[in-house]
Amino acid sequence: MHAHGPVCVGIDPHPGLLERWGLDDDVDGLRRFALGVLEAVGGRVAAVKPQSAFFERHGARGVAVLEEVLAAARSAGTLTVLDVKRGDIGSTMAGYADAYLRDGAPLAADAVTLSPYLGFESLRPALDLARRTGRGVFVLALTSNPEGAGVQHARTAGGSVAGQMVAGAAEENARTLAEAGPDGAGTDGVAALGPVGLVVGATTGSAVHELGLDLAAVRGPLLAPGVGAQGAGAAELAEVFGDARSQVLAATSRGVLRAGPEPHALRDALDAAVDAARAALTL
Ligand SMILES: O=C(O)c1cc(=O)[nH]c(=O)n1[C@@H]1O[C@H](COP(=O)(O)O)[C@@H](O)[C@H]1O
Repeated sequence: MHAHGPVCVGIDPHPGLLERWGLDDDVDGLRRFALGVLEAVGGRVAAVKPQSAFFERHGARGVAVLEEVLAAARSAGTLTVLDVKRGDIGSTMAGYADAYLRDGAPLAADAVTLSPYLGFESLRPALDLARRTGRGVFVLALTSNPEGAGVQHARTAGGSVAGQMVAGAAEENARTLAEAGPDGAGTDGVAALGPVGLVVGATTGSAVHELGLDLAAVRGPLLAPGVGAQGAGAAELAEVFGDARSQVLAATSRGVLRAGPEPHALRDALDAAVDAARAALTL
């Protein structure tokens, strides 16, 4: 984020985007699209976020393309956030953790998205394995879709549901950063962030404020989808994140991908997204 700007480019090979790029909606089209995005932005973006759904819909060969994309990003030196939104009981969660967060796993990524609605603590196997292998997770807290509020704003005896995710992530990161000691303090004036990030949509308006969430206290990265195609821009990012703005990684998929397939056009769209995010997120 410090080196390349606070933007993550989603690799979401929607059928409509494949068509727009002049590609067929098949495994070959999927591969050319996903590797084309990487060729254009690899090495010059904070992270890419392949959306697993659009690979899985092509079956086993689509998942093989996802493996190839993750390996290509690694070769380009670009971090990957694999968007799989997994969540299950602990013993099954251990299987998901092994699939995405173990060194040498075919689908290993630098981070994954997790769904905490079986309880934050059900994510334990993924939290622990990510910490051991130097990887990260992004736990859904306030999602960008309008339906999310019905669950995430709900109040319980322990505070709002979103608030429980904020508290869980803050506790995990405090422990990890304390264990890291002075090495975990950060360098070059950039504060270190722990391995547990949260997903907080850029479209969530005043919810962070209304629910009394202290996002800065999380001391982890905040993935902010909703920028571009879902309508959020610089003003929304600034409103939602307030004093936690330096932790934000703004995520955009269609907003950049629609500019393709020419690599220079994708890069121009990325540069514009980075300029807007930097302006909105600089404290
Ligand atoms: O975890 C995510 O990335 C995510 C969380 C969320 O709250 N909202 C959200 O849109 N996303 C993902 O971010 C991407 C958004 O794509 P665009 O709307 O095209 O920028 C999709 O892959 C979504 O699945």
